[in-house]
Amino acid sequence: MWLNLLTFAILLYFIYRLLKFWIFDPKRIHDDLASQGIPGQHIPIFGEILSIRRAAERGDPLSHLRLLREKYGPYYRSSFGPIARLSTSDPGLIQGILKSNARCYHKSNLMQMILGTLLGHDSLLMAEDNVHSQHRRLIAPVFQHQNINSMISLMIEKTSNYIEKWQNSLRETAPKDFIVDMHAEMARLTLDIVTGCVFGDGLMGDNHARKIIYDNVTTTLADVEKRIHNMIAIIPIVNRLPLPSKQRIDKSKRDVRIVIQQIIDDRKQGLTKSSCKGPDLLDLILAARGDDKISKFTDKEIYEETLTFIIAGHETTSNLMVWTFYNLANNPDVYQRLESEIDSVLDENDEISISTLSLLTYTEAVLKESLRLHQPVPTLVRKVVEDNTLTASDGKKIHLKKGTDILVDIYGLHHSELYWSEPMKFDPSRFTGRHADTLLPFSAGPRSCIGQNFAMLEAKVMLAMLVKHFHFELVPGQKHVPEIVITMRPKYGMWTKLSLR
Ligand code: HEM
Repeated sequence: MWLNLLTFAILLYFIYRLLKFWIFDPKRIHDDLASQGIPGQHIPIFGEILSIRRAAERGDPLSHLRLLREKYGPYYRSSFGPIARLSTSDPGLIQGILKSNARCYHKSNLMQMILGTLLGHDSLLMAEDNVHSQHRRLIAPVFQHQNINSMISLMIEKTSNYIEKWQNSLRETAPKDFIVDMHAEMARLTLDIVTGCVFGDGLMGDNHARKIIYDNVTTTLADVEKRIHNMIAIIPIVNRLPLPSKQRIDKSKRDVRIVIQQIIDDRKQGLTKSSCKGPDLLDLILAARGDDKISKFTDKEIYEETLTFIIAGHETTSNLMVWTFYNLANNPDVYQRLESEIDSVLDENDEISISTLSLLTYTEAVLKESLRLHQPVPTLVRKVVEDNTLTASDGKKIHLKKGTDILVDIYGLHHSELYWSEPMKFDPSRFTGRHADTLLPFSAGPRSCIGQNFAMLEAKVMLAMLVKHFHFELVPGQKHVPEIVITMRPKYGMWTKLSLR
């Protein structure tokens, strides 16, 4: 009898939790926002998930946000599955969320479920409040200019390896065309660079370890992608079930952990060293000390932070590169101007240094315009953890209650006619002035991308060297469909014909 009562009580509790998650909480949030005159729609249970799916199937995944923005303006309420949220592309609200009131916002539960389980909840990308600021303080010096600049030699070496590989393939296939999927190629090159800059020869000299990290990172990201699409990663209780995809992810995590731990141990014993001119990221993290000059990262934290750099730092930069080649191929005038700048700055020996890179101003504008038009991270998700009031650019005050989810629509901001003339046009010359509040590919405020200087330097080195040696043309007849799984990448790859210059 007591057992039956207990079972009944547990069942009632689960039903209550389910109703709270799917019905009561979303309704409360929508009612609160609607009472402040925020336009929008509330579709109970599934929210806009079906139209999001349809937009993705049509090959235009961001059209869903575009339509809602056209209908309701720069801030509106909507739902992702059962999750009720305020979506905004308004620079005033975005600055409030990311900068002035940043302490009132955490990464959303959805992001914690997707990335937190992969990288650890205390990694720099996922940690909150004091843990985050402590880690950020410890890691920030790692990304100082002098450290990053010492990594140029490795960026050049890895890019040169690719140039040589493509030159050999061109010689072998000549006079036939040499065609590559730039998405796959750039993913490998950026993974090579970031793992080299993080782990040095501890990884670069060990093909077996490299393969374990590369293969597991790639298959895990593919599994995570599937779990978002079929909603497994959205529902907390389902996310924890030991489904085959969860077991695969857990096994990958274990395998990668063993390899990375070995690399860390070897470095601690002085058995391996940096492959850069100066220290690599592992050296710098091992040497990092807190304000008390004593506290340092534990082994678990070192593992989580290094893995975070690899996951956060390779897809993003590779997508920047691949969309840049796409934009160049579709804009021959820009491409020609870029080639002339690179030819005039780089000498025959490709000597690249910080001073040559600083002369590549148009190259930098090309990368910025790519980051505007095809931002690798098109949206950010947050949840309100402390009631606060924000002011939109039109002067409207919005009071946001604890528990409300937020979608920061960077894509909408970057494509708004209010802030950009001819926003759909690829026009690097627009970057003669500053666009501090309306160009946010790396986010802003205390949670902005810590790797942004590294990424821009790496992208500049790769673009300059590759454009100097090859001409790139898109293979005609292919579909270029963006697909969004945290980052935005070309769903069917980017098939590109290479020829020697
Ligand atoms: C074009 C390349 C890149 C883009 C567009 C990009 C974009 C971003 C964005 C938008 C965020 C904020 C995410 C959020 O708030 O939810 C972020 C955070 C972060 N990024 Fe990047 N990123 C790039 C390259 C890199 C690289 C190369 C690294 C490391 C080597 C890196 C490491 C990180 C880390 C650790 C964070 C978390 C920072 C914190 O919360 O304090 N990123 N990135």
